[in-house]
Amino acid sequence: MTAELVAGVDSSTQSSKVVVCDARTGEVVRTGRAPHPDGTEVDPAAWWTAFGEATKDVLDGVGAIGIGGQQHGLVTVDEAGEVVRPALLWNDTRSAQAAKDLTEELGGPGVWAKSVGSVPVASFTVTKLRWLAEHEPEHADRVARVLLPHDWLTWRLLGRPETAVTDRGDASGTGYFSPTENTYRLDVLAHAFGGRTPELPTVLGPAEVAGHTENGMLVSAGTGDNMAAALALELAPGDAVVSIGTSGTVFGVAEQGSADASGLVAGFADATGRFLPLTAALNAARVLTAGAAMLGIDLPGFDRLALAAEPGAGGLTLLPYLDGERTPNLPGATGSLHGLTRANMSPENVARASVEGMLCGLAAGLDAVRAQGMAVRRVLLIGGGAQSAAVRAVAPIVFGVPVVIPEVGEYVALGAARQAAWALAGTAEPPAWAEKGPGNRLELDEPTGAQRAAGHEIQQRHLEAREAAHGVPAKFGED
Ligand SMILES: Nc1ncnc2c1ncn2[C@@H]1O[C@H](COP(=O)(O)OP(=O)(O)O)[C@@H](O)[C@H]1O
Ligand SMILES: O=C(CO)[C@@H](O)[C@H](O)COP(=O)(O)O
Repeated sequence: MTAELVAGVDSSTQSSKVVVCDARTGEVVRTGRAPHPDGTEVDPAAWWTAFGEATKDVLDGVGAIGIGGQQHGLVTVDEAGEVVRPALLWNDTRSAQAAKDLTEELGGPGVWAKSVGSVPVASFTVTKLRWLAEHEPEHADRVARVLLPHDWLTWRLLGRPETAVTDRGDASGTGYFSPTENTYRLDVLAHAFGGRTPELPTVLGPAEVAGHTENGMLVSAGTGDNMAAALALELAPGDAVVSIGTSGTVFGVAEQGSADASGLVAGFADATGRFLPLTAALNAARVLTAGAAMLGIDLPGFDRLALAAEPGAGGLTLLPYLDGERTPNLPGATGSLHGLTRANMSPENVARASVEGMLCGLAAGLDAVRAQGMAVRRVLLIGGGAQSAAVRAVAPIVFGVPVVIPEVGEYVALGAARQAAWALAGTAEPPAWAEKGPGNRLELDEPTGAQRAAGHEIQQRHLEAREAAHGVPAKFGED
């Protein structure tokens, strides 16, 4: 008997990736990928083209498909179903002032955290709508429907039906959806968008069917990329995921929604009916690619340089805010290198400081989710950056807990495929894929006592440099 096949798509910042799996076991049988254009403002048509390219030779015999996508992006659609303007992505910081204004106007950070789980920063869709209303009112007036990237792709795949759909996970990144109440906050939407109330996608349950494509393929609800990765990884209590892709995210699954008034942790929903407390940094894998480009070498060469330096990079500290930063909320920040001397100014130390600086930002994310009551007993390291030998060497030292690398795979696409298999099966629980998913793990060497002490010192130096340069208090808990 031929296996029933399902497909999952990760429409992420830099590319579209697709995996085709055996619906019963999760075994990956085919893959595809295609790049996205660079930039923080992108015409959604480019994602549709990339989706077509990535899936063109792999969908034969596939019975169901699910789409995971980069969170937060603002896709605006007019009455005729056409995109009003290019989408503003999660890493576009032009709405930073709108985020500040909205936070104040609607009662401050505590009220926001309670009502929608998160304090809005420039990434959140709601702040992009405010920006549009203020800066492009003629575009704002044409908006009949607002979608997230994964919603828009799902809608296109279904032939642009009257009603579009989303899921709780992705909806929770808009800033106008309450993950604990499971309802849109239309009052917040209208306030942000100058009284306009465009149509929003219907929020489907975790295993609900969104519809069928022209040729009969079932389409599941889809979700945000971090929620999809969590679904693929079957997280247990004490598991924290650190994803080093375009963004650097830290998250775990929780039974209760979080409401962090400091704004460090976003209280998202997950793709199973639970919650996904998460911190997100704008600077992650691309700190390494930028470092390699600056030193004129490739990524393996960059790793070799970083590994040739001592832990602590001879006293160099890199604050990696190359694209501004979201956590901590420093949208206008730039990167900086601290502690340079004639003795330590070497390519090896600069490479090492880049890796350490990027990972220190993520270690601060681990502390922030801990402060929200999430146990962190080990870290599952995923994303393109997890393939870096230098990251693998430094992460256990800086994180101070055991680090495991699940079998190298596209976890967002895998989670979206698992959701599709779940919708296809119509069962109460998702299919048990653990053996083919994260079962095959590479456990990195646990840090020795001396390494832990070195890691602590590196982190302390990072926090002090951050305080000196950007005024973010170095003492944890006062961010
Ligand atoms: N060995 C490596 N070392 C460092 N960075 C890497 C390595 N392999 C891939 N990357 C980087 O990972 C990023 C892509 O990761 P991915 O998780 O696919 O991101 P996204 O899902 O945001 O598009 C790219 O910036 C790429 O350069
Ligand atoms: O904004 C967030 C999470 O809140 C990002 O994690 C985006 O969802 C983009 O993800 P990648 O393309 O880096 O995977």
